Amino acid sequence: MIRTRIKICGLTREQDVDAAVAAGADAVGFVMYPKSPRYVAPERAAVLARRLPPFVTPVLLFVNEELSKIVAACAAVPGATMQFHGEETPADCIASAARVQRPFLRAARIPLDSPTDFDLVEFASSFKAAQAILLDAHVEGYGGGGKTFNWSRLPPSVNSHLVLSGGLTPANVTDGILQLRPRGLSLAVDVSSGVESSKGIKDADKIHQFVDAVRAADRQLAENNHVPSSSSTGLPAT
Ligand SMILES: O=C(O)c1ccccc1NCC(=O)[C@H](O)[C@H](O)COP(=O)(O)O
Repeated sequence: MIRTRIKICGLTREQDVDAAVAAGADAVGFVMYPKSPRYVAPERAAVLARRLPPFVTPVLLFVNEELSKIVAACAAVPGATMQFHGEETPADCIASAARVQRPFLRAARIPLDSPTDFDLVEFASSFKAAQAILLDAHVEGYGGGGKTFNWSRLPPSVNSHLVLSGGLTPANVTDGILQLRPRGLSLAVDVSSGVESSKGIKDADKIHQFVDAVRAADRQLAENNHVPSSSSTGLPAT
């Protein structure tokens, strides 16, 4: 059965890192953007990341950050994946990835009211070097807005691994996976507001409910005999 990967983002406390790991998260995000209420300094992210067991990935999230600070943050958190969430160009992302030798995710900030005005196919094509395109709603403050974009308005297929993000909750994530799974080479999900009691403060019960809802989608896809495309598994399609 395909297992949708899960990132819990915007963690600031030890107990929330522990809750995300206990619930089965595959990655946890630390916001390096100082204007965010979920901001943690690199040395704080390093302390939190040291709680992670093997095979749970720390993700460092940047917004238009200068290279020297990206380098310093990645040095503080070994093995972290980068996530670029501002106006970073393909060249900016590639230069950072080459300098720190880490993979990166690139956020596509999808307009809430007119998602078809956003050329996701072109965007994904220009960020081919990204490990995945993170589909987020275009909100004030760059991200973490708790708003969903219109999933049905996305193109039928995108030649990238995708991460669905933006306003996900335990109540809507199952539907989001079922709607978007066929569009990309693979699909993961990312959540921040939907598992919080307040910005930067996660709710362990909501995290567990969110993971349960993702697993419900995986079971439904398996029951529907959803066969992943060969490119998503690297194996010949059966
Ligand atoms: O989370 C933030 O505060 C944030 C601030 C600035 C840029 C990006 C930010 N978060 C990026 C993420 O990956 C969030 O998980 C994503 O935007 C979804 O957030 P939410 O809609 O609250 O689930």
